Amino acid sequence: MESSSSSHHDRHEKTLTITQIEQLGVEEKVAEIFQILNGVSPHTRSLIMELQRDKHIEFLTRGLRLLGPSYHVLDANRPWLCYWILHSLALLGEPLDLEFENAAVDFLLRCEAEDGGYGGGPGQMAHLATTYAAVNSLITLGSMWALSSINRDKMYKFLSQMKDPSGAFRMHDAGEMDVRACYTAISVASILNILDYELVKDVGSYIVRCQTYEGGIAGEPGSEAHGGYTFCGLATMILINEVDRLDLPRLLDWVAFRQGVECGFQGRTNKLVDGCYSFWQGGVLALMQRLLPIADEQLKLTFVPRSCLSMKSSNNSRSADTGDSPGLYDDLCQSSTSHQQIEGKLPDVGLAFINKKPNWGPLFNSTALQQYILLCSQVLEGGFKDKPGKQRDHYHSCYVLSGLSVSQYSWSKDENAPPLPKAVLGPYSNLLEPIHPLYNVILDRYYKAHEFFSGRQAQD
Ligand SMILES: CC(C)=CCC/C(C)=C/CC/C(C)=C/COP(=O)(O)OP(=O)(O)O
Ligand SMILES: [Zn+2]
Repeated sequence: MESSSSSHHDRHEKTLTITQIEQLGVEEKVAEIFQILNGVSPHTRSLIMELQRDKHIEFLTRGLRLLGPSYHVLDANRPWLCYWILHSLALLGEPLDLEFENAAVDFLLRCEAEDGGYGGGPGQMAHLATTYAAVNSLITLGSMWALSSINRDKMYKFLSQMKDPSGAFRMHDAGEMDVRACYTAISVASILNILDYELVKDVGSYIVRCQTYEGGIAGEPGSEAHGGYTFCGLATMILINEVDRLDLPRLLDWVAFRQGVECGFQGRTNKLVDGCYSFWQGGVLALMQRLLPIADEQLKLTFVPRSCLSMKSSNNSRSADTGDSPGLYDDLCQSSTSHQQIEGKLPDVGLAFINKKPNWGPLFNSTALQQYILLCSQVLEGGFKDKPGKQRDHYHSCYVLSGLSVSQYSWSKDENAPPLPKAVLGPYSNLLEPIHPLYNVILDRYYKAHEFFSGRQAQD
């Protein structure tokens, strides 16, 4: 048994060595870090792999303070900074001072555009990315004031305006059309309970066109499969209850091979690993964990794409064909009956999905991913980075922590029961809060928002 002073010394020494590794070339760094790990006792290893919770909270809180009225860096991204910081703090289980909470709601209210949606700052044009960030921030804040500050009536109008006649969404008025826009629009509409068939119409067909020969999903038809867009595309297809239109075995094959020897994920074939893909790719695999029965069905059928099965139908959107051919995914949604669809009500997939417990363990090496996160992406002074040699930032802090949470809960059959100690790498105090993987908000904030918005019609 090591004395506490010697283990303290060990840890300090190893920390220094890890810091020196920063001077090496990128590819050697990860290998060097893991070599150190192999040479130390299990006790020291556990200490090295400790989540520097207080340091992270300090780094994030400082960021929140800087976001005040005099802030002018990344001026068109302020709701994003709010979300990255607030969500990171929530993942760490850190409550927010009332002063910050009020300032954040007040600020986001000022970012709301006159015709609905949220801009990058007060007075700026509404944009789907900052709308998603603002809505997720307000849900993360979770107070009655925060939730009721969202004008859902105007939001619905804004989302309708962003919808292109092809079915896909544009990021802003006359802006680019891509899978990210589809996800942010559908995620916001779903969590605010304003999703209807008008918004859903033909969006699935657009995303199906973005799945590439590799199996992952690209930002737009004809581009390269990428983890960020694969998360967006897959989550959207689940939320609109059309996920069986994707080739899921091929998608699973592609994403499973994106975890590298460094233990982290890469975003696309032949690129370097990066901490933020812990969520984009790790999140895809968390979603896939609940979709295996559908992937299995597709394999049994040697996969005939749904679009081919329903070729007889002039409109291959799900709203037109579900009535007579129930989708493979419909068992998730008890409310998905043709009767309710006639009344124009979409199944509550967000809730059904999280209530459906996976029967399998993780589809990736969740211990290895935690190792990459804690040793290669964590900055001991607070915050997370892409990879050794890079600087920490709030975007990476948010998505690395989200990926860490997904990994820690990847063995859990029931998110109400805490994970077993063996599922959490390092000391058990590393455990974060669980998230809802379709929206990337803390699970209990999702439930609160769901309760608040369920049964309400867009009114405000
Ligand atoms: C909800 C929302 C807005 C989601 C965004 C999803 C997301 C992260 C998309 C990735 C965009 C992209 C092509 C990055 C490639 O960057 P790169 O070429 O620098 O990185 P790489 O070498 O890792 O591919
Ligand atoms: Zn990154």
